Amino acid sequence: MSQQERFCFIGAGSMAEAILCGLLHSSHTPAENIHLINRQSKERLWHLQKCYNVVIPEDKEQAVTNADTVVFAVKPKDIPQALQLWRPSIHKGQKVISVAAGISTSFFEQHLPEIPVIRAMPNTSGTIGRSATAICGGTHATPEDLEAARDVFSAIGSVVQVEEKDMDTVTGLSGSGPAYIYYLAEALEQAGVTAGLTHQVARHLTLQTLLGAAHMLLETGEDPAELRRKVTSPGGTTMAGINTLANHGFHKALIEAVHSAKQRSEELAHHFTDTP
Ligand SMILES: NC(=O)C1=CN([C@@H]2O[C@H](COP(=O)(O)OP(=O)(O)OC[C@H]3O[C@@H](n4cnc5c(N)ncnc54)[C@H](O)[C@@H]3O)[C@@H](O)[C@H]2O)C=CC1
Ligand SMILES: O=C(O)[C@@H]1CCC=N1
Repeated sequence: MSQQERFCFIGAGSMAEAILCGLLHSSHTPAENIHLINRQSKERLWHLQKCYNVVIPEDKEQAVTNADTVVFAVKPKDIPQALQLWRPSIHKGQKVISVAAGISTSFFEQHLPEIPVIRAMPNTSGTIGRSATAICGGTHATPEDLEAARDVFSAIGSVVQVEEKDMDTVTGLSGSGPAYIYYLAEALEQAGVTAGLTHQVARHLTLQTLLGAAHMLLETGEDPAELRRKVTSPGGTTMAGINTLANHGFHKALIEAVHSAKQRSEELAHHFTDTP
């Protein structure tokens, strides 16, 4: 059904843009089958329409009703209100995908009885087709529904299916993960500039180093620890750098960062277990 599948996105922010971009660029879905609804910013909708030729419906209720798949892409705190607003337009035969951090499929099911719900956690690298997305299905999601969702997210990168109990961990690791890497890039770049490199050279070296290391991991299939060992000559420069990182608790800090983000995802879930 993928060529004909009609989508209605509720929430037209950065995640919605990343997904619709992937759907269009991979030719998964034609622009006329992508409808966008946003709460406030008309400028944002016009911008997306201009960039991607997608549909900004006059009749929003109709757009939700006519969609095969309704994608909830609003902030977790806005999910209860969005559900309250749009649930009268959602009916049996449709499918719901949510990308909201922390919000369980059962929360959706409380308000959308019998509707198949798929919870997904992509990341912003989906904008360029490089998301690492995890999906899981709610009670009413069939293997076909999951396959269709896999298809959607394959358009913006790689997809793994996990159990819902693992979704908060996924959120802390790969949902938030790009920000950790950008933080690392900021620091490397700053180190180069502080030591006298031009900004341009520092950025180039930083990016190529990240890219090269990611490809080494991917293409050699070797463990990160083994690849690190190969860079680290005894008594050499890397060892001096790694020792400094170790002394500052770099490894532990990253593990704790993932745990904190996971914990925050769990907190968001507890916040929104009331009836909207
Ligand atoms: N930004 C990221 O890296 C990732 C975000 N997510 C999840 O994606 C969801 C969206 O995040 P972003 O796109 O970053 O947020 P965003 O703030 O860029 O976009 C959310 C949009 O939803 C609209 N909105 C709010 N309430 C609405 C309603 N009742 N009806 C229609 N539109 C409404 C807002 O006007 C806003 O444009 C969040 O739940 C987040 O947890 C998931 C993975 C990664
Ligand atoms: O920061 C957030 O809450 C969202 C969810 C995962 C990435 N960004």
